[in-house]
Amino acid sequence: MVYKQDNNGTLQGYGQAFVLSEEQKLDWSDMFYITTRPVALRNMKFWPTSPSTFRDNMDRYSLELTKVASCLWHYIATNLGVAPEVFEQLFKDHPQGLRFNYYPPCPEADKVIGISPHSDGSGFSILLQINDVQGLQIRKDGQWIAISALPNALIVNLGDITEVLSNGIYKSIEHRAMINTQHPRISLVAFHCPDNSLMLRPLPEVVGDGKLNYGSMSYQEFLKAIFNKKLEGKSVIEKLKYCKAKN
Ligand SMILES: O=C(O)CCC(=O)C(=O)O
Ligand SMILES: [Fe+2]
Repeated sequence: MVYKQDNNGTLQGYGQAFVLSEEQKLDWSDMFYITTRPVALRNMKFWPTSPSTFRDNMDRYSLELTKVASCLWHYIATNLGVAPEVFEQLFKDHPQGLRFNYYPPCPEADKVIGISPHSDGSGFSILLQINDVQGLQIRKDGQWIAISALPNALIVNLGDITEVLSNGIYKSIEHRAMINTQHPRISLVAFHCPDNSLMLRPLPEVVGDGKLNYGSMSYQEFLKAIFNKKLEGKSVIEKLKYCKAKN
């Protein structure tokens, strides 16, 4: 297949992520992932030329999302009592990846899962449910709650990076996707990520004289920890929680 993933660790192209063994039960979904920003990091080899509108539309969608992201960072910073420039610097150039999820129907939908429970390793993710088929669930107080997407509305899932930077004031949301017995479902998720050089730790401006709730880890190490294991709830960020962290 022309656009299939290379085994070069970038996850771009068609395929499955988080597959670590032959025995592993796979999620009931296909994914297609491209890095969209910074523009210099795009690998056009993975950008389909058919339909002919694809590249242009994704370029425009990606740009519009950065405007939404800027507003959201501004509100989050203000809420945390941090100067917006701090977040602008951490998320400069708006690193962004787009993942298209395709969930085929399954007659035995209760025996499979579309995406295993996880939290996103992003600052936040902006999700568009493309067709009108419900599937996303979030975990709140230990219960799974189905999220119904409003027509044409974007859903924002807070990611692990924001949880750590905010010292736990914001919590990343654990979520999963379920399968429909008859209808396929398609979602498009934009991961808004920090600059690659980030040292992930609670912002001093947020912690002040208070208690530090998370240890520190380079963002690169954090990504390795995520991609070197199966999706499993919030297990990666749990290890960073200060009471369990080694540093
Ligand atoms: O399809 C969905 O609703 C969820 C997708 C998701 O969680 C992801 O791509 O990280
Ligand atoms: Fe997700």
